[in-house]
Amino acid sequence: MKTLTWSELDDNARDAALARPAARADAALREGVRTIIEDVRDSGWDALCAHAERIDGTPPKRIAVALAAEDARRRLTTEQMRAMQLARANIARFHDAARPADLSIETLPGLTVRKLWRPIDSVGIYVPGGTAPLFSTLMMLAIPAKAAGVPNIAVVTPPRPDGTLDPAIAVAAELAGIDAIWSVGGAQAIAALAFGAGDIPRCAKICGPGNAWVAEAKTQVAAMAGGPAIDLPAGPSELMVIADGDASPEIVAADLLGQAEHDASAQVVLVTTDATLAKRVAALLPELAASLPRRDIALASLDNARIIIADSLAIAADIANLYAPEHLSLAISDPDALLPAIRNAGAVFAGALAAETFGDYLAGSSHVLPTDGGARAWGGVTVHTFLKAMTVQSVTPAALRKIAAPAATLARIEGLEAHARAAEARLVTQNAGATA
Ligand SMILES: NC(=O)c1ccc[n+]([C@@H]2O[C@H](COP(=O)([O-])OP(=O)(O)OC[C@H]3O[C@@H](n4cnc5c(N)ncnc54)[C@H](O)[C@@H]3O)[C@@H](O)[C@H]2O)c1
Ligand SMILES: N[C@H](CO)Cc1c[nH]c[nH+]1
Ligand SMILES: [Zn+2]
Repeated sequence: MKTLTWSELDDNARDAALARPAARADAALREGVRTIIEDVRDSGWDALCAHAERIDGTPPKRIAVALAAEDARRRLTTEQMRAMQLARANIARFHDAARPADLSIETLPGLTVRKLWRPIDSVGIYVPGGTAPLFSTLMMLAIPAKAAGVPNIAVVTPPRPDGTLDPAIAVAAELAGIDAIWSVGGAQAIAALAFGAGDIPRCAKICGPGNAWVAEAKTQVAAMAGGPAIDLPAGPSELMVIADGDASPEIVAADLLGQAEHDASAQVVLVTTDATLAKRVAALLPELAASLPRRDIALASLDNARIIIADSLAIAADIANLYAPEHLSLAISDPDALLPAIRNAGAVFAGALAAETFGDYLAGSSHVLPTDGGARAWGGVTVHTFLKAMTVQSVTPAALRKIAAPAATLARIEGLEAHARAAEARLVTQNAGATA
């Protein structure tokens, strides 16, 4: 793990300090994903089964949630069930409240423009499950999709070796109102949702995070002719912590390891104004990682980690805006004072008590967030992700008399005579009606 002093770095060294792990954009991975997608697009179910068996050892299967959840509920403890219900309630509360209202205004008397929100007809949801069954991600996507009123939701997740559904995923699906789940993962699952394969329906939009294979597949299908929309670039997890001298090194290290344990390609970065804290966290990270069940993943991810010493919190905020992390923790004594300077981050955790883990599971906002610098232009998943705005105009005769001539003038400036005549034709009809 590198410790760097920001003021000593030139521009190239700063770019290198904030670079994402190279493995995420590997050329062989891109080519492998392209082959899978083209095969599934061109040959459908047979190609899907071939790739699923080659990569994950089993063909896709449709699993009915009601049946799986009945058995799964018996496998979960009361405490586990209660925690999942609390998460469901908080996520639903946040997304129900975030549903946007329709808008109707008169831009001129009698010229009414409305903005009406409509759910997307069909959405594919990817639930990661390669190294851990992320039932929480199912909740973070299906609950806002339901809040938006999406009528057709297809859920995919990687298969388990025995062909059953992970109990927590089954219960999360039931709590979120999902009927069925396809056990298929990786780029092949994204291709199936993008173009349809067998009974897996083609979806207008694909949402959800995943490893580099999944993230790359979403980018590729979205760029293809006839391909779906996607939510956002949501690849391997990232956390930047900005810490001052008051921060607890143990808590900072714990938060960093929380994201490092997701994936060898995950990236965690500490930016601190305190060189002593930097040293302490650098020593703690490998020490605390050693006792984790997923230590191999966490230690591999720590190879991508950085500790950056900044001269001030204002400079730390500039570094965060340059990096645009998926998650940004403000482990500082006055987080609200720094918040106005933060422009680029998927989700911010303000103050020592606001654990990133709370956001992952039960604070209420979705944990599906932009990675790889996507936070410069994207926010995380919200109810808006599953809605689109449709505008409607209506015009009274009085408004028509005010706008037809200027509209025709504007059309003629662009040399579009047919547009001009379409505006004026209404005046003629209206005048004829008035004199008849
Ligand atoms: N950004 C976010 O909002 C967010 C949220 C949750 C999780 N995540 C990330 O999701 C990821 C989950 O990763 P995961 O691996 O556990 O599950 P995953 O479901 O994303 O990926 C597993 C699938 O990848 C495919 N795959 C793996 N290696 C392959 C290879 N060599 N060739 C072809 N296909 C291959 C397989 O089909 C496998 O089923 C992590 O990186 C985690 O950090 C991100
Ligand atoms: N931190 C992940 C997003 O990067 C989400 C997650 C799911 N489970 C635990 N964490
Ligand atoms: Zn997490």
